[in-house]
Amino acid sequence: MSINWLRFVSPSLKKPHLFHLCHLPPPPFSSSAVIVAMSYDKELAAAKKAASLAARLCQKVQKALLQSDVQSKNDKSPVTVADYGSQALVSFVLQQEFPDNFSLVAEEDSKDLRKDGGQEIVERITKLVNDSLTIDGSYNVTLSTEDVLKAIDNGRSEGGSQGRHWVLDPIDGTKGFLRGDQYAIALALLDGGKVVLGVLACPNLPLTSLSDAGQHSPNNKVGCLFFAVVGGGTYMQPFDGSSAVKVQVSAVENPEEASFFESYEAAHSMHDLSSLIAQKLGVKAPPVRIDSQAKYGALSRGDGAIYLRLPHKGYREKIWDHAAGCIVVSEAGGVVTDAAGQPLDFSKGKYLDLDTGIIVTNQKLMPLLFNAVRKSIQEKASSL
Ligand SMILES: Nc1ncnc2c1ncn2[C@@H]1O[C@H](COP(=O)(O)O)[C@@H](OP(=O)(O)O)[C@H]1O
Ligand SMILES: [Mg+2]
Ligand SMILES: [Mg+2]
Ligand SMILES: [Mg+2]
Repeated sequence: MSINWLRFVSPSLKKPHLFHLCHLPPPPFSSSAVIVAMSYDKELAAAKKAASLAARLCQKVQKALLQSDVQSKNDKSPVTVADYGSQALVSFVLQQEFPDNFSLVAEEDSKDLRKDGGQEIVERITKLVNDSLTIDGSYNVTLSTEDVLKAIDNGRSEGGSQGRHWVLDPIDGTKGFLRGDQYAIALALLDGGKVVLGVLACPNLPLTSLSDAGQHSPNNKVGCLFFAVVGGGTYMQPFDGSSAVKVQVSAVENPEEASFFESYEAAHSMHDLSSLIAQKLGVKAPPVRIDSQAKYGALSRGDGAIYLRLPHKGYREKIWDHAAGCIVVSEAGGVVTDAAGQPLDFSKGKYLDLDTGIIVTNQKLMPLLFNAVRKSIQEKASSL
């Protein structure tokens, strides 16, 4: 068991504090503190297992996608049997592994499934979940439709700054999933309001860089599992189970050589603002538009150097859209902030309170990027 983190519960601090072994506070602070060794090994193993099973479920559904599998939520975003199935599966696996201390903040709920006419779809989800749970012999269970609905609704926690909470986006990039493009199963763990662990399963992401010309060749395998624990770096493991490799963000210092990612969906980010920023930086390559937190995964291994997410006014970002991606990039040496340069705060419940948007890059490029973002925002505001 690797223990890299210590939790200090000190009378002089209002809340318990986490310290990495490399940054222990000096005495007398430590002498008056209760020290509890922290390890997230068990949580990481469970998260990888849950995300991998969910990824297999999603791959199966994407292959056989039927129009009737798509429902529309109140906000008009699509949700599929795979979103519900993935959430039920991850929720069930985590609850089995951590029965005494289980809290999950997740995107979906069972409200629409419980409406008249939902029974058939719930049965299909239940079959998918049972097939996936038993596929490799890890669980010898048969869930009922009610068990599945309850597992989905166990994701109703509000999160917050106290204790541990899992954060799940069962399919991030549902629109990409429906198009046959990129999507991700994104799972993170909050401890005391901070993201301490993240797993991103990206079933359609090529194992080689997105900047490689040969990425679309039929021999290029897809399916990447990224994982990171605070203080431990970021790793990428192919879905075929071969060894994980440590990844690092791009070391590019010259913005002219940087390529940047943004949402495929124009409605999810102000592409005109991103182009203004790119223009100011002198970025030459056109933006790479892909769906989901696969962008954070690709950036963590240096496929591109910048990710800009600048939603339209009034949109409130949810924690499950960024928690796993944020730790995957920061543990690979990158920086994730809002447009005011502040780190993302995952401790406030379901929503991130942000200034304007999210910017992601390496440490060298961040000052230049930040200035270009601020200037572009001001210019856009004064031209309105
Ligand atoms: N108008 C909007 N602005 C910004 N993000 C939006 C949005 N509408 C939906 N989203 C979020 O964008 C996510 C996808 O991100 P991306 O654009 O990077 O693929 C969606 O996740 P889901 O697909 O999990 O619903 C959804 O939460
Ligand atoms: Mg959604
Ligand atoms: Mg999402
Ligand atoms: Mg989703």
